[in-house]
Amino acid sequence: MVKLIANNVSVAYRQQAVLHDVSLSVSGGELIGLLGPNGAGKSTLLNSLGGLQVFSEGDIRLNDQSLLDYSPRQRARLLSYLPQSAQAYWPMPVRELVRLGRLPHRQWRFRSEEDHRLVEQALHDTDLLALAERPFTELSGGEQMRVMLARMLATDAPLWLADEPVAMLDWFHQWQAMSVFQRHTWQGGAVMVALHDINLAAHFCTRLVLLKGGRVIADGSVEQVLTGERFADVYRMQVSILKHPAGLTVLPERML
Ligand SMILES: Nc1ncnc2c1ncn2[C@@H]1O[C@H](COP(=O)(O)OP(=O)(O)OP(=O)(O)O)[C@@H](O)[C@H]1O
Repeated sequence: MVKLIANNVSVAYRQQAVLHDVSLSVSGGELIGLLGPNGAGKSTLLNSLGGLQVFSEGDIRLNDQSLLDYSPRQRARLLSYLPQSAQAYWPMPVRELVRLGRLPHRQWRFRSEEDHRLVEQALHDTDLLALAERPFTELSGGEQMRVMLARMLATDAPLWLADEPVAMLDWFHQWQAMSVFQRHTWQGGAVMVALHDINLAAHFCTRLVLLKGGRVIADGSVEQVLTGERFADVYRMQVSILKHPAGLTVLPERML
């Protein structure tokens, strides 16, 4: 099973530290919600775990090998990263764009049965089959986000890192995306997803990591991480936490 381990990772932009000593692991079977207010360091952490961010200190290991020792193609077969506000500027048909997710696996220009199956599955899982021939540039913002998500799903990499992939999606498509992540983890994959929707995270995630000011201040189960004190401290919000058989729901009450 896939395993990513970050040990004491620190990142600075122009000598300004934005991630401090972050240590965490992501293992097959886990759907991890990465939470924290604007500027907490979620994108910086996901960029680092995805191998796209130079870190000043620390070490990240993917399946027991330093992330820095992988070639981009080898890494892309194990780890797929969906950045925040991923974009494309070409009027390429949706299906063609989703096919780009298969590039790390392609031998020359040959397209296998497996490539075809995974692209169609990704289009199905993001509700895009009816839009598959449309030019990407003519889609709405949420539809474009689903195409980017589908491209990530088509990679079939065991580890998915996604930065606010549902921020622009309607309720149905948010649930659909989270359900696909959940299914991936049930099949042995691992997902780490940055989210601002706390209740979506509480409903679907098996574990939450909460960042504040570039530090991990909580890492554990939904019940362990989502407490009234933490909301007051991290989000400056007074909340009520309703526990019920399906888990818990957080109701915002007032700003502090
Ligand atoms: N290229 C950059 N140069 C300088 N500072 C940066 C750069 N990118 C991000 N930062 C700073 O690093 C900190 C963490 O940013 P990051 O984008 O990781 O936060 P985030 O938790 O993803 O926020 P959001 O919820 O708004 O997406 C912020 O203070 C931000 O201003």
